[in-house]
Amino acid sequence: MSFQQEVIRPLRYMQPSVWGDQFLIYNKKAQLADEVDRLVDDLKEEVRKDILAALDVPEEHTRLLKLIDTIQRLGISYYFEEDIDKALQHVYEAYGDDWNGSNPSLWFRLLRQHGFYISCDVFDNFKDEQGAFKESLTSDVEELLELYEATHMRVQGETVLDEALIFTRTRLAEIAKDPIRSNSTMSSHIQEALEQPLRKRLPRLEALRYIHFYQQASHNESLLKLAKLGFNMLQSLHKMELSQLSKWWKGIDVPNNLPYARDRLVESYFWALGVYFEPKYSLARIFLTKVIAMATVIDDTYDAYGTYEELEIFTEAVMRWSVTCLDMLPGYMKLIYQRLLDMYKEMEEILEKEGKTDLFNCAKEFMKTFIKGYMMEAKWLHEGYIPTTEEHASVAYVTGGGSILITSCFLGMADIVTDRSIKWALTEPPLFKASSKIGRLLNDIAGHKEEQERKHFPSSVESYKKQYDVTEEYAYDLLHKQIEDVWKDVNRESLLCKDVSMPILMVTVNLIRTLEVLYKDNDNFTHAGEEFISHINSLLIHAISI
Ligand SMILES: CC(C)=CCC/C(C)=C/CC/C(C)=C/COP(=O)(O)OP(=O)(O)O
Repeated sequence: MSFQQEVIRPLRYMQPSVWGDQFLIYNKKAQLADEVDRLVDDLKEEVRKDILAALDVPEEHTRLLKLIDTIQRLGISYYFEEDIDKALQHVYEAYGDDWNGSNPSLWFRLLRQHGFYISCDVFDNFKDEQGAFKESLTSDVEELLELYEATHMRVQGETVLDEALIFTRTRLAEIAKDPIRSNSTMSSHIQEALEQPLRKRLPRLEALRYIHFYQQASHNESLLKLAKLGFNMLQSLHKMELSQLSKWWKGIDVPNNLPYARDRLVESYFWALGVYFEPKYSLARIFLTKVIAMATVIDDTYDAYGTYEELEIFTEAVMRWSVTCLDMLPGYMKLIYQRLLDMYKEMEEILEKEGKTDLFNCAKEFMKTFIKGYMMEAKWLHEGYIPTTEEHASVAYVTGGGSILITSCFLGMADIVTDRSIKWALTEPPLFKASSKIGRLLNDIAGHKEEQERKHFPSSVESYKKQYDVTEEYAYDLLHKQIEDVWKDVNRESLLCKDVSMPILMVTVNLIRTLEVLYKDNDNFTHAGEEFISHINSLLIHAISI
């Protein structure tokens, strides 16, 4: 008598994509394109002349820094990369640590953002004889805000900046509530800064926000026009990429073929767009989106559908990475495995032509390690084993995804990724670990409640609560404090690491910023919240009115 045992799966209801098929078709509007290109070129020239003219006049250097900051915040620094590099190099060489212009907080932030490890001693001048921050600093709200933003470039041990953060945060919160000291535009500007400092904001979202703010303040008309035109031109490119990706994704048809899994292509594209939005990274965005969308399906296979035995087989097949393994897999896994192999094959062919097989192999190996991490989580869950916080971290920081994500970011970046950068990536440097840790902690804090409702590998919150016998609230505070500390390490690494260029370091910083946005208040990747939906609407649906 044949007897078939019923398979029990850890099923969960998965919300469908909130975006439907709306990004599938995109028809670029061809009219007026040449005229706009010409206008943009003229405006660029005008701004470039302004940067270069200010360079040779020391009295103009504070204004030059303000101009560079405005260009960056308006999201158009990619038009002036060389000019900005040249200008900041010039400022660094001319002043070293001894800036004598006004607005030292802006000078400090801009130079550190660009990798110049200047001293924070300048902020000692902000204190009185008793060692407290001078109350007179609060009389200029913009300078106080600048000081607040500067503190987020601090590294471990810079106590003056830790103190400055506490001081500015308190005083700014008071000012934002006081209608005599800040009008409604300034008040919301302050509140937004307090919610998310510039260091943690995504450049493309900051551009949208700042264009609006800048328009209401005294502004340079050419710069504003360039920012708006530039934003819309790039948005068309992004829509085209998302349309191409939607066609690829439709071929997998997650809702019908893998209904247990998250159908999150648009969210995955947002993730890639957060890492790099510039035109030259089009291919990189496409590769990265595919890796994230597929990794999500795989995550759900391990967390929410596969039986332990099936997962063992899938893990074995991934380690062997060969189409011959298809036969050993159950039906639904065949689709995932085949698509995973196809996707990597396609990337491999492109990278082979670029002479970057080492980079491809490195990214593939990190994908294998990532999946091995999922299997380890499944094993401990299956065996009912409760890992210590150290054991937990050893696996959870692998599935936190820093290494797989950062190396996947590099895949489509062509010559920006040099042989030296590949060697650097192979060492799994501190920045990889930092982003894994932030990813894991933010994800666990955001998803803790939901994951507790089903059988799931314990979150970092759970692990801390058990090991140290602390309340949930205490564990949250502790983990947030750890995230702040990792940010300091990220700042330090981006200043000290000279093995790779600034664009490569910025990939990591932007990746962590994206995590800060995706997991702000909630798991927006899985359940898009109101604010997140509005980000997608303004980044990928509505153009800015000129
Ligand atoms: C955790 C993290 C930021 C991962 C980075 C690596 C990466 C891009 C994975 C893609 C899939 C994804 C969003 C997993 C998080 O799932 P989940 O929210 O169910 O978390 P889990 O890892 O606890 O299952």
